[in-house]
Amino acid sequence: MTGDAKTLQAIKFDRDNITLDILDQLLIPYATKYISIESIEDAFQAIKLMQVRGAPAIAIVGAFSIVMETYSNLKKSQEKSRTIDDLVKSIHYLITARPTAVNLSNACLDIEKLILKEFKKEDSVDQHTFDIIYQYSVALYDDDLNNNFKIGDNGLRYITETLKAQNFTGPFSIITICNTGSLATSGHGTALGIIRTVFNKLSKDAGEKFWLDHVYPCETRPYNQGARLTTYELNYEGIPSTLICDSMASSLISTLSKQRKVKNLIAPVKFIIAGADRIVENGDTANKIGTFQLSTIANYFNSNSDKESGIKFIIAAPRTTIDFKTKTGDGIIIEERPSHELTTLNGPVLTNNGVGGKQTVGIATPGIDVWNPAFDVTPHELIDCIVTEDENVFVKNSKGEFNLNV
Ligand SMILES: CSC[C@@H](O)[C@@H](O)C(=O)COP(=O)(O)O
Repeated sequence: MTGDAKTLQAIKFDRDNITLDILDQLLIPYATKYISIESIEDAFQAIKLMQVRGAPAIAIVGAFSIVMETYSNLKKSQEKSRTIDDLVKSIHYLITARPTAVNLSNACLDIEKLILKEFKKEDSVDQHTFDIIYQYSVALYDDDLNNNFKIGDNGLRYITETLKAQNFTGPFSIITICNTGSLATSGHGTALGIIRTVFNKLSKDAGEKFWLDHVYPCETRPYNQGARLTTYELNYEGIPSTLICDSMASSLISTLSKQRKVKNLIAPVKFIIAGADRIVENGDTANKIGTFQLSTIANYFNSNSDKESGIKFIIAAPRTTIDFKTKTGDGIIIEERPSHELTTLNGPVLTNNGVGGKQTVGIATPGIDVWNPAFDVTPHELIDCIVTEDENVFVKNSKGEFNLNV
């Protein structure tokens, strides 16, 4: 069975019996239920409805769903077997489920390339097709998991070096947005993976002069991935945290920084760490709506405070999130979501007897015009550091440019 036993498992792929189950993330934190994915269409729906979400997790589920589709094809008679051309068309359809995260299209296009190297379009899907896709998908999962741990360690090193260079001592806090943990990846996570690693290795008794004391996850309106998923993961890991609305970040930073000036044991915000759905060649980064805003806040506090109270803005993502075909953030397609995600809230009714059935409540003027982009693009100018699985984290050169192509 594929998975990271120590953390929450969003994706369960049974490598021997060829079954795929995903945790229905729309039910968390109130219920833990897995749903079975048997085809590309099942994955398309689950991705579109956000039952699985997060750039790496979407790609892995997408790839495994192609395994499932070819597996079920093997059980069919030769006449009913699909052609490679049919399969390629379904793969292209799958990519459209969520257009901004590049990982899904990267994985799908890799699979297409691998099968078209071995087959002609009119050939039938067969055992060899299955083997190619199976091997690719299992490796995608395993690499993602290994890389997340490397991202955690590389982020830890950057944070430690930054704090040492600032002569910072004492407790510090981190703000994060969206969910970038085990639920959004194969396990451990990217931005939340760094937080997890830093919390475990830079604890109060780790021997350094500073330690991670507190995490502030942003609610992440309108879909509330921070409130529903990140808080759940932080609780699960026992990492001290306090939920904030997206609009509270500047006020929180300023309040903690003023308090710290009079009381040493206050943990000021030293880092804002976000994941990424697509990083383009110059370092511009598409991520959950609200990320750009956080980077401008970090920038404000950097330019308006002494060195010791500066805040670094970090993007954490595997290299599979880098899109070298797109030069700048202007080339990124931003997914727009339905208006009801902004004008209504959907969740279970909480009663004295526990958790009841789901209900939708209205929170805006009926029929109001709505703009609901799921992502925004943070300009590279506002990003201090991009952490990937590469040992050297990416920081800008003297001209203010990232060179991710090394
Ligand atoms: C490790 S996941 C990185 C990003 O995908 C994450 O921060 C994010 O924006 C996810 O958005 P979502 O719309 O929930 O799929």
